Amino acid sequence: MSENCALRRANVLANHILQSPPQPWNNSLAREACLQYTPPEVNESYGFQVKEMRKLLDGHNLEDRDWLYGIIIQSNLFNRKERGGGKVFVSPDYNETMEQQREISMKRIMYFLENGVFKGWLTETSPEAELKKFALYEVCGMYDYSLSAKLGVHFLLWGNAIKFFGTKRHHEKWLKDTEDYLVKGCFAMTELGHGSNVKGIETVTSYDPRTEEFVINTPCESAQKYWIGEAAIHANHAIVISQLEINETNQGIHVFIAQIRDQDGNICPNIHIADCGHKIGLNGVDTGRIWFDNLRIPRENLLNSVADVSPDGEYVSAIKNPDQRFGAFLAPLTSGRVTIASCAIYSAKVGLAVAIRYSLSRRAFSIVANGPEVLLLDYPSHQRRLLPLLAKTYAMSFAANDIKMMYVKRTPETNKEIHVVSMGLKALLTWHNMRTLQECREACGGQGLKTENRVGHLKGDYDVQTTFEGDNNVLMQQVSKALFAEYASCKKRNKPFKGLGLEHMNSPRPVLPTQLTSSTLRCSHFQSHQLSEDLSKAFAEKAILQAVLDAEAKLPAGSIKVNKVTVSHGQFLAQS
Ligand SMILES: Cc1cc2nc3c(=O)[nH]c(=O)nc-3n(C[C@H](O)[C@H](O)[C@H](O)COP(=O)(O)OP(=O)(O)OC[C@H]3O[C@@H](n4cnc5c(N)ncnc54)[C@H](O)[C@@H]3O)c2cc1C
Repeated sequence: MSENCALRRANVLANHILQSPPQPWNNSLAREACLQYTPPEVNESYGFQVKEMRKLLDGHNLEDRDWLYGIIIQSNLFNRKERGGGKVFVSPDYNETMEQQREISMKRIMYFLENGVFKGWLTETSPEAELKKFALYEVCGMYDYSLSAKLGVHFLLWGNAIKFFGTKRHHEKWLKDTEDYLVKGCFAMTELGHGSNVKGIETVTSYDPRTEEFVINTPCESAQKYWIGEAAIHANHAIVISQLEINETNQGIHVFIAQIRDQDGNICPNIHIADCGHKIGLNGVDTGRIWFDNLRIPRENLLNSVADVSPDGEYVSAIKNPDQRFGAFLAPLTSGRVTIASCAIYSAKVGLAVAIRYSLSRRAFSIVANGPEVLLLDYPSHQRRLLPLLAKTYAMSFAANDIKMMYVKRTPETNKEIHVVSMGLKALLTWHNMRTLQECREACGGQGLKTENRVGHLKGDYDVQTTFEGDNNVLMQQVSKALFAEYASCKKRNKPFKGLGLEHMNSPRPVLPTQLTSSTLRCSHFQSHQLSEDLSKAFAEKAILQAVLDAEAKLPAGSIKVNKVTVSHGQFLAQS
């Protein structure tokens, strides 16, 4: 009996070693046909100018994007894999625990620091420097959104708060050290009891003129700072948004710097920190909760570009209206929203590249018995599921580039428009990304469930974009409010509409033709009037429409017909 058993095992092993071919079930499943398949990334070539297409879609800083990608693929920290043809691919290791993801994200940031990636991110303010920063965030976000979000907390929230709310003394003390990661910052605004309603936060800061210090307190459980990126482990300093009470008068929310950990990473006295725990995505970011118990900070730690407190405790502010002061305090969120919107579109591009590529290699069902099976993308239903999303992603990609340009060229006169456009686009582009990823996941069938195909993980990681830095529904209400206010103001003064994308409403609405032909639908005049049906939607979509028209004008004559889409060097490419 045992001899038989040993013989059987030996036969099985011998078969493995000799790789005896499986017996085909029938002719249509011949072994050769299977082995003919080569993954497209191994031998792909493009029948169009890749660089021109990238110039159009990425819009700016192509060399800088390639430079960062080159840095990424040189390091094992990015889980590099070599495939046939000498090509190197990178993607996060999706089997890591939350603790491992947090640590590897920080290590990747330190590796970037060694390679000079963050040079000038806070200390250079030219439009070129800001555009380069946007481009590098986008590359990081395509690799792993935790990496991009972690950098966003440190540079866009902590760093920009100091830059925009602080004055010379703060800039000199903190900006270079932040760029060099000698301080690691977080941004503590949200509380357990108040998220969207920032005005309602309950953390209270008072002033003690005897010691010239501010004293920060968490007066109740709902006032604990919650969802604070980097607070659970890595941050040693925090921007604390708090009510300021001077002589028992509440002066509204103000912005302070507090040290929360010492140089060895120990939590400072009078502070309690807890972990928010495992999330549905973005687990490379250590999100935490903070309580303050009579924490004393120097008077100089009030970021005082908008308001100040004198050594003897007198409150002074050039902005008398508390509502306007509140608006000024939320200014740094604008660059974060622009970055979120543009990263969302890169995520949609990755999802679509995966799903469309799959639909160009996967076959399902034959039309005639024993005939070849049909490619998924040859099914009209599959085309209708993916191609409108692809077209919309192109349009939104141009819109994201437009808002970046508006932001880097900002002036005091354009600030209001940028604020409103960035809120609208942040909401539209992040919603679009989530919708696109879900369709892409389903379009890949079972393969869409595999983490190595990325789409499912992108859904988990990017979902939070619809909530943080302004919940999308709340943002769209604010966009509508701004548009209605502008509308009412122009009507009251009997002036034509100017700005905020409302100019098209100065001419009469066209009469809808009974027959809507494709040329009518494509006419930009018709489109811009139709869009006024929904004021808030109209505004954001008009920005997109204009961006598409601008982009089309840059193209050579003839229309684009997309027939192949792929990702190369971390970039999204479409063959036209
Ligand atoms: C992973 C993650 C990281 C974060 N990082 C940070 C950080 O680093 N620093 C920081 O300060 N915060 C951070 N946040 C907090 C984030 O900014 C808030 O979650 C966000 O502002 C929404 O607040 P909320 O969660 O309290 O939702 P709520 O304000 O309670 O909203 C819940 C729902 O109610 C709806 N709603 C709210 N008000 C209205 C209204 N007036 N009318 C109609 N509907 C309404 C909203 O649309 C939403 O759907 C983070 C959050 C997450 C999840």
